[in-house]
Amino acid sequence: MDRRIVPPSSDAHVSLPMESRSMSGEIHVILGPMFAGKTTALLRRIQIEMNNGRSVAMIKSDKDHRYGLDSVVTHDGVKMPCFAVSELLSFRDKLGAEAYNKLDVIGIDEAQFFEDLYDFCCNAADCDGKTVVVAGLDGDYLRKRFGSVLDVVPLADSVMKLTARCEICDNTMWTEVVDKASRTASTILMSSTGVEPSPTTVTLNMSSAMDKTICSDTLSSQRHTSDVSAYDGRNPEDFQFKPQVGASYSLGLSSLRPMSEIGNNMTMFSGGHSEQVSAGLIKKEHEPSMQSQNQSQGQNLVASENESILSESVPNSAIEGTNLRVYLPAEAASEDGYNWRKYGHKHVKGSEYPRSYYKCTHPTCEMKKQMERSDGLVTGIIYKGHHDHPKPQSSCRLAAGTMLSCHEEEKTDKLSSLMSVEDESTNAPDHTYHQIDPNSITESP
Ligand SMILES: Nc1ncnc2c1ncn2[C@@H]1O[C@H](COP(=O)(O)OP(=O)(O)O)[C@@H](O)[C@H]1O
Ligand SMILES: Cc1cn([C@H]2C[C@H](O)[C@@H](COP(=O)(O)O)O2)c(=O)[nH]c1=O
Repeated sequence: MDRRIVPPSSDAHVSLPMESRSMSGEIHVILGPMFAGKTTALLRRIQIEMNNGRSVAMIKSDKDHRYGLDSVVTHDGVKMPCFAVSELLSFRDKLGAEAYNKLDVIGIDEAQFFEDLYDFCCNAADCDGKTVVVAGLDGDYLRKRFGSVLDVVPLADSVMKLTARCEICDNTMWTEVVDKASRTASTILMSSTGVEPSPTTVTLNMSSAMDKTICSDTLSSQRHTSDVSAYDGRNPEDFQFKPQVGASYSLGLSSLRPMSEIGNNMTMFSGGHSEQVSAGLIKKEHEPSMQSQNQSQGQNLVASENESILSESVPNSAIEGTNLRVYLPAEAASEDGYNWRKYGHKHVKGSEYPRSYYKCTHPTCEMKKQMERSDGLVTGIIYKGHHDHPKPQSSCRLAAGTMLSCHEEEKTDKLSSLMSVEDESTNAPDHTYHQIDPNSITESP
């Protein structure tokens, strides 16, 4: 869509006059309070774009470390590797101009923290022809506008507003926390079992309220001030949200009722059963025969609460014949926190890249990993099964040989790449993507 609206802003220099605009991309905005499902929607959108053969990169603000900096992670543990940056305008340099130029789609999470969001979106969409999908808070815990996401609404081709619901009184709620100073506002309450508090949440010691997502009215009728450890809402650095990524939150998350039930139909990224296949940046090698069903949504400003701009995932058949390449930051390609022993490699039928096979070195663990490489870059990572043990504490790998063998082959570049969907089995929902043919595996020494 051609955005002719140029919001009055001191940053208007990046809104080029129409005649200067060489390309026209798209901007889609997903906004709402915490826990509304924004990141879930973003990841799903990115997956759809990937399925449609588009080259995708994911960025998030490095101000939000709750789940580490290498991935965008939803509150229920779905994740996708990303580039964490402090300024969006640094992304092009970080990625490299050549790779940037090949990008079709850029996803931005925690967008509220980027002061240059408006400039970046204008440049990326209007000048560079990218589709930009922005997810972030529109307001703070006091329901006041927060950060920069609202700035890009005038630019947007679509805006999806998500909300969350109080489980007790069923009211729609915004992200609310106890205000340290006034102790008047309320909270999103985290489970004592599954998830630790975020910077904007508080933990209540009230048994009646445990494991519930509740609104201010409900809370104020139940809580005692002394029960609340509060967050002042000003410094994201204070956030201590450490979920068990991929864990099953039977209690804590059951209290979450995002009003837009977008679902976790993310065959490539869903957590839980097995590790995630993760993607930071995807490049298509051939133009897919089928264009994105989600492009050109028109000026769908403010979708209704339960309406999603995201359509269902494109069936695998839609991408047959394409050769998707998924790139991700090098550290995300090789550093997944576990120790691996390489036990074989082979050339896989239908794939131009050799594939290496790794097994978790933990004595009882059956988790396996497959990696494809091309010219030193990782072009695919596929996990099979799940770890039956916690992540090793130390990032120092005990299995030195494992890392050596990985690194011998993994020339870590700015970009590593992740996944080829040429092999249609890579889209299997349970991550048992590839059948290993033991006969064709060459055991490594
Ligand atoms: N205490 C909680 N309250 C609400 N949702 C929660 C809570 N804990 C976990 N969740 C999960 O978080 C998901 C939304 O996560 P996410 O997409 O990251 O939201 P957002 O990006 O809007 O903060 C919900 O679908 C729910 O499963
Ligand atoms: C409401 C509110 C939030 N924040 C911070 C806290 C987190 O880092 C993000 C929100 O992340 P989510 O993915 O939407 O859960 O924003 C803040 O700094 N101040 C606030 O008032």
